[in-house]
Amino acid sequence: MRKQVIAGNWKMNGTIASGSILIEAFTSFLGDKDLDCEIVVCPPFTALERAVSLTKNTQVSVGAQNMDYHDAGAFTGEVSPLMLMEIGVSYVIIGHSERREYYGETDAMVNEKIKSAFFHSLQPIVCVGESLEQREANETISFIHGQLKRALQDIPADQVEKLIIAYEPIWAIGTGKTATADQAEEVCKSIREYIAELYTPNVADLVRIQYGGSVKANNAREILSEPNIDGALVGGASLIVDEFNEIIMAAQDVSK
Ligand SMILES: O=C[C@H](O)COP(=O)(O)O
Repeated sequence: MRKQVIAGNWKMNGTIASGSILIEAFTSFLGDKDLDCEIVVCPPFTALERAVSLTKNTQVSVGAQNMDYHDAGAFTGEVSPLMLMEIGVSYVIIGHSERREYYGETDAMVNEKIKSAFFHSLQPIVCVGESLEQREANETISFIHGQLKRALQDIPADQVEKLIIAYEPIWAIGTGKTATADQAEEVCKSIREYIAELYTPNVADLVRIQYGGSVKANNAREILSEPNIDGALVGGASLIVDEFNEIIMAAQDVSK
């Protein structure tokens, strides 16, 4: 059975001090509960090192929101996988729609970043998702399959089976408009079927697919109960202790 993974993407929010308070609240809520799901927090770069130290010996792991794919060099403003490894980061979000929209990240760059993440033993969370125009033009599935095909080029099956793919419809991010559980399941199922086509049914069965886009405490359980949804990439609600705790408990309940 695939393990649910709940990741909180804090985006460009908070300070080291406010982030520390959040992490202390999550970790003390989780205490020594015997969790069947994975929990990841993805603070801004400046708070990563503190997050790693605060989550040591807890059930929470730390992820970065982005990285460059080079190890080092003249890439002003970028952070390399080696730098993330050095401070104990273990996950990295790749190809978030905000990176694609505001910073021109392409599927080719996403592909390089996935390769680099695996090379450095970072767990990639790869985001895909359609715009409202694409949904309205009935292009959702073909667009997402195209994103995946280009992102996974030359990536071997033994890596793809370890991937976490986050399906995030752009129209549902930060808008309060959530895809219905049926809409989210339809796309996540089609992603799994497409992975089976590109690789094998066994690889498709292992890959974990999250839904992201206005996931909250009050809709998490329904979304996470869908058979092809293995977790959530949570933005706004991951900054609110009670909301994030409830989403974690929803994942825990559906894992039983
Ligand atoms: O990475 C997280 C997603 O962009 C979802 O953000 P949201 O939960 O604020 O809609």
